[in-house]
Amino acid sequence: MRQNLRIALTKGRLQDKSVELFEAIGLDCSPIRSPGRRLIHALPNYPLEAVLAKAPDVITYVEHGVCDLGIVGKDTILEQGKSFYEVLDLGFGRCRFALAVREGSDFYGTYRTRRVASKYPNVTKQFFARKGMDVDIIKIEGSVELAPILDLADGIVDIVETGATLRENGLVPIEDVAQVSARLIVNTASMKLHKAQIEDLIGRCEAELKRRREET
Ligand SMILES: Nc1ncnc2c1ncn2[C@@H]1O[C@H](COP(=O)(O)OP(=O)(O)OP(=O)(O)O)[C@@H](O)[C@H]1O
Ligand SMILES: O=P(O)(O)OC[C@H]1O[C@H](OP(=O)(O)OP(=O)(O)O)[C@H](O)[C@@H]1O
Repeated sequence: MRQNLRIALTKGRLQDKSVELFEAIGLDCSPIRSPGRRLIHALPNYPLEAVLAKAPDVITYVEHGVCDLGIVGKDTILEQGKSFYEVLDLGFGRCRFALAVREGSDFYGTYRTRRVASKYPNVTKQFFARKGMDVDIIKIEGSVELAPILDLADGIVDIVETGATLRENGLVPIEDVAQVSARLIVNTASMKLHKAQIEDLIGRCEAELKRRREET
């Protein structure tokens, strides 16, 4: 059995905020901060190994138990489903899923089956299923805003943070789909096997999040 806990961190937008949180709770993250291509780092002052992975893979590693914990966006959790514990809303990486259309277009004003493009087909499917509405979903890998501009789709379901990408591409959000922020997730078996260690980490994070809430 592994002695050290292992956590999968989402590379990219969530990485710096995750490291800031860990530093705030007293973990030395200098190995993660040092430039280089290493994907796995042991922390010098806490029994934790950090693995840097793409968001959907964070969930895969935690579900398979090769990582005990993970930090991943709620967007990825909603898309992939979950068979792990979601223990904390970490309060950063805040954005939302929205349905957006070309400015001036009337998404709901037609009886024809609408086409919706998204990098998140399951989130999109569930959103329209809740409305009892049948839509054709087209999976797009990125720059989803292109789909309505190119007339491939009537609308998109995508992440909106500042709204700049929608605005600069002549699109408008017409409905919120779900709120998104980074979450701490835990493998179900690890939670039992490494209860004390995991509770220590969660407790430290909770205290820091409380401190941040009180500060604002
Ligand atoms: N403006 C935003 N756009 C996309 N994701 C955001 C945004 N703000 C916060 N996030 C969060 O950051 C996570 C990681 O996003 P990031 O763009 O770094 O990786 P990605 O979506 O896998 O993109 P890429 O494939 O370009 O690496 C998302 O899953 C989401 O939870
Ligand atoms: O509301 P905003 O602040 O403009 O942010 C939202 C944009 O950021 C994300 O794209 P990303 O940069 O991850 O590129 P991608 O479209 O290739 O996924 C998201 O898919 C939107 O396009």
